[in-house]
Amino acid sequence: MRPAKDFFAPLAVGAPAPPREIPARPSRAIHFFDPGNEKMAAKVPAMVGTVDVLLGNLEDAVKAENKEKSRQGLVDIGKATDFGPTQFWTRINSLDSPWVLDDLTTLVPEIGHKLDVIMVPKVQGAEDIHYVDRLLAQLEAKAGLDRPILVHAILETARGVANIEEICAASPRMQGLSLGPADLAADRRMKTTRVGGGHPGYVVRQDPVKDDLGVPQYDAERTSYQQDLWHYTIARMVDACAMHGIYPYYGPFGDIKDTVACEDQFRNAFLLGCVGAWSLHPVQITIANKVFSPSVEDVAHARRVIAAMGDGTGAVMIDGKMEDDASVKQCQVMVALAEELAEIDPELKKAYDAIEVTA
Ligand SMILES: CCC(=O)SCCNC(=O)CCNC(=O)[C@H](O)C(C)(C)COP(=O)(O)OP(=O)(O)OC[C@H]1O[C@@H](n2cnc3c(N)ncnc32)[C@H](O)[C@@H]1OP(=O)(O)O
Ligand SMILES: O=CC(=O)O
Ligand SMILES: [Mg+2]
Repeated sequence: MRPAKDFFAPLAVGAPAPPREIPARPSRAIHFFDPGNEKMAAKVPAMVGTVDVLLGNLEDAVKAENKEKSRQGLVDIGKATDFGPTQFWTRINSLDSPWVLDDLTTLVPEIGHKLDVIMVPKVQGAEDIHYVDRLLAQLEAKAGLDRPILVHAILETARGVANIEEICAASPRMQGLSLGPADLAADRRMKTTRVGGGHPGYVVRQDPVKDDLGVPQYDAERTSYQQDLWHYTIARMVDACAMHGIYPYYGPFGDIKDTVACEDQFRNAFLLGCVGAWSLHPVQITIANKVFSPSVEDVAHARRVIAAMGDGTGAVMIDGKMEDDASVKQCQVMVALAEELAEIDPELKKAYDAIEVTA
């Protein structure tokens, strides 16, 4: 563990200073594309400005024989594209793979000045982040970069979940964490074969009704409620990220056609504190942009509470509900997010600006 006095020191002579704070940049959808897939790659320039993050994926979902093609495709896209307001990320191959060293030693000199964040899969503990941190510093120094590339870890092993705190605290470059439900399910030996989302077998069931004599009727109709398999991990991730001033994300939702359940999963993550989710197909960008933007009703209510609370202390009644110092802070979170998003999304700005704050 580095002592506090060295924590923000560059890890290589000539490397840019690591950030003291991770800026809250909108990242409702992290849109995955395979830079080696011509059809997908061709769509990327037109997606700039329509999605908060474009991520060139080099890891899982890219065939082993295409790894080099995808890496080169990413370099070409990085060089040719003006990303404007859209962030440009990549997911490198896992640290135990034969490809990751070439990923890093190619991408940083070639397009390091364009890359905002490098997503590292299958992170097990602080040692993985320390390795990437030092190597990035050396490569940034060699390439003469003046801005540090941030690091995002995917939480997709049982060990990674157990070490979540030390992963978040491992480097000032840490930007955030994503839940990787597919690899995590495999690593934990969970018995779901789905990529994220719920499972019809994971339910709680209403107690049996009793007859007039108080005997439970086990065979009578009962309601059951499907539960969220990912609640525990997302909640852990949200707490760890909030504690360390970095950002939590829900990961992939593999049932592309089930846009309704995808919206539900994303909304659960939003309500619990996540700032975004992955999009695997263009249709999921629309869902994430909608879900991870506060609704006009929520923003209107939040502004009303803030206005009524004056200096933010004390208690007031609004529509029969008590509001006080704590609930005004919840409202400030909502309004701050709305303001960030309004800066990059003209439609949202129009909708939020049209809100009239009533007493
Ligand atoms: C599970 C753990 C993980 O690691 S998840 C992250 C790794 N997986 C990924 O990155 C998957 C990314 N997505 C994909 O590969 C494709 O979207 C999959 C799911 C295979 C579906 O592709 P496909 O059958 O072509 O869909 P489609 O016919 O509906 O496509 C219509 C047009 O849109 C394109 N498209 C598709 N996906 C993307 C994308 N992610 N980004 C940009 N464009 C995309 C397709 O190429 C197709 O284009 P066209 O209309 O034929 O020109
Ligand atoms: O990489 C993502 C996952 O779910 O695995
Ligand atoms: Mg994975």
